[in-house]
Amino acid sequence: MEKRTIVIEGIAASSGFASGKVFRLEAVELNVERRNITDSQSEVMRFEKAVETAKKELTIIKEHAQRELGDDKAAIFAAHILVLSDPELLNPIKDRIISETINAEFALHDVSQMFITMFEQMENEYMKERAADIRDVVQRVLSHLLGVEITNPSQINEEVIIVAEDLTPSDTAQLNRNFVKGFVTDIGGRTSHSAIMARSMEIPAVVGTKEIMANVLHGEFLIIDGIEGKAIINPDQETINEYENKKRQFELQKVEWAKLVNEKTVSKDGHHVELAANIGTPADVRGVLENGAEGVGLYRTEFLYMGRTDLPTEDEQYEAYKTVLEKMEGKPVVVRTLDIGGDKELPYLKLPHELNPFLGFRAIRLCLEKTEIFRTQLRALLRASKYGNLKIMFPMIATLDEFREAKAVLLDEKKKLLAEGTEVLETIEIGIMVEIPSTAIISDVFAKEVDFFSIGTNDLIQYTMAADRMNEKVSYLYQPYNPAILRLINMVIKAAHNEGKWVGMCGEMAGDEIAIPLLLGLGLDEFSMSATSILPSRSQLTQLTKSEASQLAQKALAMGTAEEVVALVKEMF
Ligand SMILES: C=C(OP(=O)(O)O)C(=O)O
Ligand SMILES: [Mg+2]
Repeated sequence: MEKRTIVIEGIAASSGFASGKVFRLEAVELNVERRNITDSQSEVMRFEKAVETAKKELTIIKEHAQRELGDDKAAIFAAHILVLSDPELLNPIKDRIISETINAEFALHDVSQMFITMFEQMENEYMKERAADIRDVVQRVLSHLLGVEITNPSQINEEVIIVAEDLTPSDTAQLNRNFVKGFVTDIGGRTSHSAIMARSMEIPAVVGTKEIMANVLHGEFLIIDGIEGKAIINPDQETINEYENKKRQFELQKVEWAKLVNEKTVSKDGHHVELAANIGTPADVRGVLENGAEGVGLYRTEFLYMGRTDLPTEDEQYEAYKTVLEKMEGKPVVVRTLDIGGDKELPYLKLPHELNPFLGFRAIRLCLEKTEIFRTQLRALLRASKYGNLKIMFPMIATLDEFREAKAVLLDEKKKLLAEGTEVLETIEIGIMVEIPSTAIISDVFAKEVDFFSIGTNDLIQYTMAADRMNEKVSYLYQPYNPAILRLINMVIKAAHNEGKWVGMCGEMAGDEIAIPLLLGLGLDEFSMSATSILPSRSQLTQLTKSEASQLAQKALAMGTAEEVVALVKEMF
């Protein structure tokens, strides 16, 4: 009997197509029961031994990842080893074993669960991923305590597609890309570690399907569509042929894109725009360079402050900024000062709970009140400035006074450093994010005082449409092509150009295929996006003409709805 075809939808986490036999990677059940013990000292020793064994395994995985994936991807295992050396985690476990005379498994499970819950409850993707890291490490130690072997995906030695409920970062790092053609999971999002690793291994992946494990058997045939975010179980011959064809086209396309790595981004009628990348950590610079970005258009410095228990010191920050500037070798690097608040929390600042955090005490508002935090960051940036082409950008500027005040603090720190004899780059440009409508509306006034604008559409859209960017119920109002948004962007670009200033965009919209012709037409100077979008966007831009794009943009500005604009773009290009 012919097997039934099932199509499962999920999140496209790593692009490309693959097909092959399913390898179900089953999570082993690690049952933890509370037991009373008699000799707590030897129980603590048993725990310490399990931790040491786990560390040794992680060292081997780290070295494997270093060889296969590079230093930056291996860094997460160094972080895992550090978790297993962290007294904040280990001491409470040992204390519980001794004070309650309980078994190590239970103490480990209970204490780690507390940390995991704490991280998971944060309304923030990055911190949620830290919960996944702790879970991964704890599973490893638990398996040693319980004497249960966890499945080792590195032993796979035939061509397969992995299907799993979830893939831990260590699972992903052990995959041999000669055999593993792709993976599909029930859990995870585009920013989970396994998704990031899949992109750097360049194997297609679909995550967050919720139901793949319930629908597929070991050994069944499966197609992964890492572009549309689909998995097709038991496809018919026609579908198999169709996907073979798509795969060939995609490979050819990648070869074409790769030719553009060292090219400038110039439209068919000779108009040059700059393609830059958004980064969160110095490790991201490698992907920026490999994908041929002409600069960093947004360095989100928040990540330096997150996943720790206190503020980073001036020296720690200086090292991070210096690394990025040096690696970028004189290409522009726009560093955004701390944009904490909203969905990005810092528990150690112990800020009061707010009803509307996105409209609350965040970003520049917080920095202008807690000036020591702000001054420390600015000093670190100024000291690092001599190592490259630094530009400094303030987030969430709502009024001209905020900009003037922030700039005054920056100039004050610069003066102090110069007086101490510290070298500071003379030509640092100072700009702002345009992500609040009030600033877009009087951008003509701002343009006289700033050196550049970078339009943050993720927030500009949420504030213009009054629709929380984290709320699924109102996500239909995230409308980058709405003429209201296009008109604001148009105002900002015109205002800047009238004063001879440049305008970039670092929200998600900058790398969006439909938005790109409109933005080119409106005269955007710099597009900053995730590194993997650079080459496809460059390819698209080099096939457009500025003059046609301008006509398109003018028509779009006069339209009534986002749907009409999308239809117009699709019709013209
Ligand atoms: C780039 C932006 O900033 P973030 O996504 O970090 O808020 C934006 O708001 O568009
Ligand atoms: Mg923003």
